[in-house]
Amino acid sequence: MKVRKLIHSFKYAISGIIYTLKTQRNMRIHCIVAVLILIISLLLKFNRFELLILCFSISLVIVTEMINTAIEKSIDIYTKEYHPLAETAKNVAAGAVLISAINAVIVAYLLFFDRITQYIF
Ligand SMILES: Nc1ncnc2c1ncn2[C@@H]1O[C@H](COP(=O)(O)OP(=O)(O)OP(=O)(O)O)[C@@H](O)[C@H]1O
Repeated sequence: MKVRKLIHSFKYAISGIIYTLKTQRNMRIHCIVAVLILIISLLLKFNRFELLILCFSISLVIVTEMINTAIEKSIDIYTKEYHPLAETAKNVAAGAVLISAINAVIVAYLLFFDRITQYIF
């Protein structure tokens, strides 16, 4: 019985991921970029620590995007009309995605810049 409940929870979680992928263009962009970055990092033979930081940064972007989507949907249930608190909540959630994306760009710069310049020059 507990196993069945666990499987159901897992199914709901997967359907949340699929929903976000289907409906959110930014989520698709994050995932495509994440896959490309991971392939490149494997080709460049990143060490475990570098891969760890990369995985964490990628997860942070995807997780904040999903929480942003959940917040947007929750607010949309409550009101489709303009409401200053709805605006604030959505803007704050979008701000969280922006911060995680800036973090990912900084991490990518720090991890890739030296290696890429080594290959070019
Ligand atoms: N009910 C509302 N009241 C006030 N401002 C809102 C409301 N809904 C959205 N906004 C404003 O519009 C911005 C975009 O909201 P929206 O829900 O369209 O997000 P989105 O990121 O464009 O959505 P999606 O990712 O689904 O395309 C919000 O950040 C907020 O500033």
